[in-house]
Amino acid sequence: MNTAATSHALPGVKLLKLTTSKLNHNSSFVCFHRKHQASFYSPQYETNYITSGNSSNSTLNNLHNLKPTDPIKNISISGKTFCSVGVCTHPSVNIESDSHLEDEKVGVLLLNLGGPDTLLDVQPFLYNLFADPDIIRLPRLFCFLQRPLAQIISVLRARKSKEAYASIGGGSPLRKITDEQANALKLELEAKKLPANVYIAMRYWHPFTEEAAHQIKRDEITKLVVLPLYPQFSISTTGSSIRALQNIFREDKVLSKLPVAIIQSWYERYGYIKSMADLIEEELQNFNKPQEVMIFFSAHGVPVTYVVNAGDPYKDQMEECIYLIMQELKARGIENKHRLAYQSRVGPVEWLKPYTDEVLIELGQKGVKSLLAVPVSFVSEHIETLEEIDMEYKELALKSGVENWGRVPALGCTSSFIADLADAVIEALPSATAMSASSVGSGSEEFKGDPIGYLLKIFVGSFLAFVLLLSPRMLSAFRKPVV
Ligand SMILES: C=CC1=C(C)c2cc3[nH]c(cc4nc(cc5[nH]c(cc1n2)c(C)c5CCC(=O)O)C(CCC(=O)O)=C4C)c(C)c3C=C
Ligand SMILES: [Fe+2]
Repeated sequence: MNTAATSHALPGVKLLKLTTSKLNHNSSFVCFHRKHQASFYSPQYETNYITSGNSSNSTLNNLHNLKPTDPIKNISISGKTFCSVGVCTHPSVNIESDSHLEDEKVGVLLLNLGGPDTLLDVQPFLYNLFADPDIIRLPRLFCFLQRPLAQIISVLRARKSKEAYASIGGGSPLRKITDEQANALKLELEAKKLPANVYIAMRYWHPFTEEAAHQIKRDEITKLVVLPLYPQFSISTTGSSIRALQNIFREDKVLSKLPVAIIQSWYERYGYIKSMADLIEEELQNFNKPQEVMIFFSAHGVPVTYVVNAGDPYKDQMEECIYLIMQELKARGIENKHRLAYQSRVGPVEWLKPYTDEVLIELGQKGVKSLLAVPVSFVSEHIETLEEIDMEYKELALKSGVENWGRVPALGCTSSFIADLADAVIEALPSATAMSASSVGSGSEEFKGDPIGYLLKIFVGSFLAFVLLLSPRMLSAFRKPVV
């Protein structure tokens, strides 16, 4: 991480510039505080800042007294807990003393990707995924190709995907695990004196976002906190789900007025970082020589254009997340080497590098004998942990010369993690406001008023897509698993 000292107008507070990434989506500020440290994103300067570690409480109070017109906005400071939500909140929300909340009916909406429940669901699930303009980003002029392309790619990919899902029991475990997380979060919120209904909105399979929205309306929820089950923000995951949600809420008289707080990312919350470090520390003990094990973080990739052209903060957030986990391990005296690589690429375009499969081969050849794989972009077991990492990558690593292989389990319902998610919800609640009516529609909506033109475009699109996909390189890129 690039850490350079900068000066700042606030007396007594030394600010360190952390990154200079340009984040051009709405969630461009983050807050993070631990003991006497605070970090936050300044939308004006498009820069993340962190206070120096020895800031006193009074200097932190100075920070907190900033006016909205001051250059750094939305700072949340607390001497004892971490707070980090995309929609920043005020510190230490005391639920019991907040008399307004007694009249509220609070809902929490968990966003997740969803997965096929059975092998029969695989192709329609893949269709939903590839039909999402946040997954295959076509130029606006070509958005009429989205659905025909999705149809072709989903059919091409279905065979290999089915094999993978068959090898993990015939379907995705995501629904069951997300249900368990929702129940655990509900109990934890109750224990923290915030009774709430917890809903699940999957992006590409049941229960769909529409189903959750319908239920929220039926239950007459009066305040909603939206919590993605992705620690880091990506346009392709949290961004896509929020867009789908906004489209549904905007169309509905009641839901468009419902106060909503959206937590955009939470990768730097201490509760999450600590829970990840706990799992890694525990898993290291299964090796004969724990200190010689390389900690190998494997994150789901995204195409490079997302980061370079569309300003997706995913890569920066991922790197910062790994840095924070390693700092936490260091603080515990664990000084192992580590690497970060990106897995699960699909299609012929360039994805974030380095690629997991290539790094595994390289490490094996360089004589690394012990590896601990850490899935870091997702908090449930799913096809990419159970099949890709546990089967494909393990085999590749062992073939390449690695002798001892281990894998950290996904967080699932780990109690410290669920407790931290509950804190994130409680901290976000006061910032709930009605969802903006800004236009976030996808290309497919453009044809609502003209069914004949739409059908014509589908036909021409299918033809073009078919010709495009006849190229052998395209065909093999979507058919083959990446490794
Ligand atoms: C942070 C997590 C994820 C990112 C970023 C992401 C981007 C992304 N994914 C695809 C293509 C596929 N993803 C698939 C499944 C899948 N992906 C994630 C997570 C992220 N995806 C999850 C949790 C799952 C579901 C797993 C399950 O258990 O069901 C699939 C289907 C599986 C397969 O055939 O490999 C595809 C395809 C793209 C193109 C993309 C970014 C643009
Ligand atoms: Fe994916």
